[in-house]
Amino acid sequence: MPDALLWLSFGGPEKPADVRPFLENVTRGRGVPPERLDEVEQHYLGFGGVSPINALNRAAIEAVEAELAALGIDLPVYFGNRNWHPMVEDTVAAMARDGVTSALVFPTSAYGGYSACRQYDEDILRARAAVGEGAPELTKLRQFFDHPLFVSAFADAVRAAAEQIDGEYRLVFTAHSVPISADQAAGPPESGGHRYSKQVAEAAWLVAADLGAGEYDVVWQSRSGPPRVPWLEPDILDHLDALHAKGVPAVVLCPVGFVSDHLEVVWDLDREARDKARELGMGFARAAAPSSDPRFARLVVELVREHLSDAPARKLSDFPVAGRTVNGAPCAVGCCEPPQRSRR
Ligand SMILES: CC1=C(CCC(=O)O)c2cc3nc(cc4[nH]c(cc5[nH]c(cc1n2)c(C)c5CCC(=O)O)c(CCC(=O)O)c4C)C(CCC(=O)O)=C3C
Ligand SMILES: [Fe+2]
Repeated sequence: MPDALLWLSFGGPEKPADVRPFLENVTRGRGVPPERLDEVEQHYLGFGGVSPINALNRAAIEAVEAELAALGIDLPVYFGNRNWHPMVEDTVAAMARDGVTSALVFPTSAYGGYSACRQYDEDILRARAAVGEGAPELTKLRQFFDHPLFVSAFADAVRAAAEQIDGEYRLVFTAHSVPISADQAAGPPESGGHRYSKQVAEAAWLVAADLGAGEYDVVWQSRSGPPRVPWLEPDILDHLDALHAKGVPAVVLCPVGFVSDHLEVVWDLDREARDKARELGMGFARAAAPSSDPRFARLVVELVREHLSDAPARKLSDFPVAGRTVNGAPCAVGCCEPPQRSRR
């Protein structure tokens, strides 16, 4: 029986002085060129050096705590991040001090793949190693991109955004691009890879089906890394050009690859993509990510209860349940192996 829930997220800066050290934590050893870092630093500084992500996580945690309390489930929720304070190493140390011996982990990413899933296992491994003897058992909850509450929250968010558009529009889903090599390595090796992009396509299909939308696109955003390394394409900005050339009058963007309206969403979509649409004379609206929707707290609690009662997973796709890992071990041998790092 677990005695706590660890909310494990990406982390983000909360003041200007945090920005550079945060970015250095994110990109350590990943071959991201310094020019890209300078550019991204400016995005954060343009928002006063504060990413919305930590506040969004804290608000979502409060909603989950209320939901757990209402159901009489006694499970204190702890918050730890990969890249910024509260750092997961410190949180897991605090859990051990509080006498937690076994906890469930909710990762704030719905998908498989190295960046979206396996890297959270590495965080768990690192945090437990930092605590050493007496570190709690940490069991990660499954991937939830195909959970009915995730899908319906996005569908309703698209409906709300579409109300801002007069007339016709194209529905466009976005997710964080990753190197093609990372997507190839996503999933268990015998599955043929591409688990991340296939799941993104599946989630987009499920949301579009809920909406009854026959036509839509799936594109990528927030590309990083050196230009010579191929990443998933097309990029949302190029895609807006292509849609404009076809005479599409307006777009509704749905950031299906994310759970919250953090800086990658508000910068890359609400700033860059909206500006681009305006330049092209296209209508533009963006659907909210689900973390502030009451369904999100219910989803997290359902995942917890699924685990406690061993109930079957409520899911809308045929992808196997994945991401349930123990103490940072991968889902399967060779699953979502870290990409080869560029040599120095
Ligand atoms: C798949 C994926 C998700 C979704 C899954 C999940 O949510 O976990 C995600 C989320 C996020 N990515 C975020 C921020 C950043 N990602 C970067 C860089 C990278 N992301 C990658 C992938 C992903 N990233 C990759 C392959 C890189 C290249 C370097 C590397 O191999 O790691 C960089 C470095 C600078 C740059 O080059 O952009 C930053 C600042 C934030 C926080 C936003 C905020 O502060 O509000 C969030 C939630
Ligand atoms: Fe990222």
